[in-house]
Amino acid sequence: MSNMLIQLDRVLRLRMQQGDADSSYVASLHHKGLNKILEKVGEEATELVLAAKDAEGAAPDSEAHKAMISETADLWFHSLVMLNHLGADSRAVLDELGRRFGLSGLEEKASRSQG
Ligand SMILES: N=c1c2ncn([C@@H]3O[C@H](COP(=O)(O)OP(=O)(O)OP(=O)(O)O)[C@@H](O)[C@H]3O)c2ncn1[C@@H]1O[C@H](COP(=O)(O)O)[C@@H](O)[C@H]1O
Repeated sequence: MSNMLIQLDRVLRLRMQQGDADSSYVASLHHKGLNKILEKVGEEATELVLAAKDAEGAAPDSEAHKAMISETADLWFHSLVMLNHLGADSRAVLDELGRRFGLSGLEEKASRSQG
């Protein structure tokens, strides 16, 4: 999975640096600026919450599950665009998840409040 995210992130950074806002959706978001990008992140997060609620109790191969997966992809994608726009290295998110891997969520939370 992370390989796909890394490949996608490479394309997204290229679009940010060299993309044409008339032919690239990613370049058009950067061109419109941070507020537009944050609006999309917020919109996609809300759409995901609604889709997840609809998917409650539905079968894994149901339309409701497909919609939830699609909304999750939209949110991940727009989050990567946001990180790029702010000059953050998206791969650091994978590193951060790697750092947490194997730690219980409660231990991880305790390590944050100590650090
Ligand atoms: N993964 C994605 C991806 N996921 C979603 N989207 C776009 O995100 C938008 C989602 O917004 P909405 O569903 O809200 O649709 P909308 O109402 O048209 O959006 P707005 O008018 O509100 O902006 C749609 O235009 C989708 O096509 C994506 N656009 C691009 N990518 C990837 O980014 C790469 C570069 O894309 P371009 O910059 O367009 O070349 C592509 O090759 C893909 O790999």
